Amino acid sequence: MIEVQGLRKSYGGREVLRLDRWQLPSAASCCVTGPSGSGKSTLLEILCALRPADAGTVHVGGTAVHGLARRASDRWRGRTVGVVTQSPHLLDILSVEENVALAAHMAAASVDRRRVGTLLERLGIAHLARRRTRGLSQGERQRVVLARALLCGPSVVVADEPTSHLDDEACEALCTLLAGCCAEAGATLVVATHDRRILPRFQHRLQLARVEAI
Ligand SMILES: Nc1ncnc2c1ncn2[C@@H]1O[C@H](COP(=O)(O)OP(=O)(O)OP(=O)(O)O)[C@@H](O)[C@H]1O
Repeated sequence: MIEVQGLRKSYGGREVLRLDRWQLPSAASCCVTGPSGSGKSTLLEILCALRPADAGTVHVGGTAVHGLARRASDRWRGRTVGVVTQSPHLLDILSVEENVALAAHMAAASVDRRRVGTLLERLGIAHLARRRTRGLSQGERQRVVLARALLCGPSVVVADEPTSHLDDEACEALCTLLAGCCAEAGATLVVATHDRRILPRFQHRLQLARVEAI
């Protein structure tokens, strides 16, 4: 269950996110939509404790995320949340499979190499496993980040525009894997997107508006 109340976020005195009340049941899937600048990425970053809110409470799976100190939030995120950021952050001196395995190191868990291979296979990038990530296309990088997010079986997956650089076939494969992995693990899925191709795949939708339009 995700539960948000009285959430407010400003940058430089300008309020960019206002969400009075939002609930999402455990194991549900939800897309977050809205015009550019309506605070979708900001909300996702707050949900996974990458960014603090100015006011309000955020509970994710029973954890009061708004109250976590820095180190505790890193530990909580590593164990609980699979994060797919808008611009894929990869360590380009490492190979694809090493980048995926980083998730296990972050969660202080051992690396399940078979699962790494299976995820790469299901995302159509198994042939890239030993290649360094430098030089991969945006779409390939996005799929590496997704494999990394799913490796440790998170109970919540948060993805920001995960299909923005993908063609229809890769988009379909990624969505099927994302939905399949979340369903298998009973994980809650929250995806910020402008991509109309994927909207019908979600059970719930949170529509944000620019704060000045509220
Ligand atoms: N670190 C920051 N410092 C200052 N302003 C920021 C910062 N991050 C975001 N903003 C501003 O906050 C507003 C909301 O940004 P956010 O990225 O959350 O919107 P979004 O709905 O995800 O947009 P998009 O659909 O374009 O990705 C925007 O006006 C943006 O310029």
